[in-house]
Amino acid sequence: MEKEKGLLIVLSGPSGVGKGTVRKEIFSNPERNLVYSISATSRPKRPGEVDGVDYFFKTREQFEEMIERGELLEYTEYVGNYYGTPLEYVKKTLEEGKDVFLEIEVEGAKQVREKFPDGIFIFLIPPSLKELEKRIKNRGTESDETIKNRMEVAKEELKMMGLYDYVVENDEVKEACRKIKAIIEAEHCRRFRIQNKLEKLLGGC
Ligand SMILES: Nc1ncnc2c1ncn2[C@@H]1O[C@H](COP(=O)(O)OP(=O)(O)OP(=O)(O)O)[C@@H](O)[C@H]1O
Ligand SMILES: Nc1nc2c(ncn2[C@@H]2O[C@H](COP(=O)(O)O)[C@@H](O)[C@H]2O)c(=O)[nH]1
Repeated sequence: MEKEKGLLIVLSGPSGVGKGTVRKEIFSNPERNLVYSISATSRPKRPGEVDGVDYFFKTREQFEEMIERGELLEYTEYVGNYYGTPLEYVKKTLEEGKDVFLEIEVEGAKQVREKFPDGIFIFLIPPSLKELEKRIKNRGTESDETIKNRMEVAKEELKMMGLYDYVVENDEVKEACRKIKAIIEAEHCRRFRIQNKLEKLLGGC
């Protein structure tokens, strides 16, 4: 019998909602078969960020070469910088039967949906827009100009919520993580049940 492929899990949502925080919390105590796909970006490193851990940091030219060589599963230009998911790692890891976790913005998530319709798409929302702005400001990584731009983009991104399989509110980090882990577990069970039924029906053919 063919080896069962892993699940592709996409966590998306507006800038500052807490995607990175929630993802880091999930990976502080990861499920056995869950791996994080590190993105490539042309944005400058923030203090404390490490190449190959937080992102693969590239120049714009290097990123454009990756695009031309077809090395990205999806990519976008977000508030002046490129961001994208290296394709080979995702393909190889899913083939090995491991679940792959992407933390990306909504345009990229739309592209992934087209290529991996079986993925699990989760949209993280803030308790309110006021709280969202507070979080971006408190993080202290963005200029006032960028915060304004990210908030404008965020309002548009929130309108895409309906395209996702699940919406999770990030009010309290641990609670949001618990819900996301429960979603992954439930999806595994659902797919296992369907696969089992199929094998029972067709297994003897
Ligand atoms: N549930 C929460 N309650 C309060 N603050 C939070 C919560 N989750 C995250 N934060 C804080 O909000 C800020 C933004 O979080 P984070 O960087 O994880 O967001 P993000 O969605 O990954 O942002 P970006 O898309 O810009 O990378 C951080 O300072 C983080 O500590
Ligand atoms: N489409 C993609 N979006 C990505 C990817 N990696 C990260 N992101 C998203 O970009 C914004 C900005 O990130 P920041 O680190 O500069 O704050 C945020 O929404 C990330 O989730 C990717 O590979 N593709």
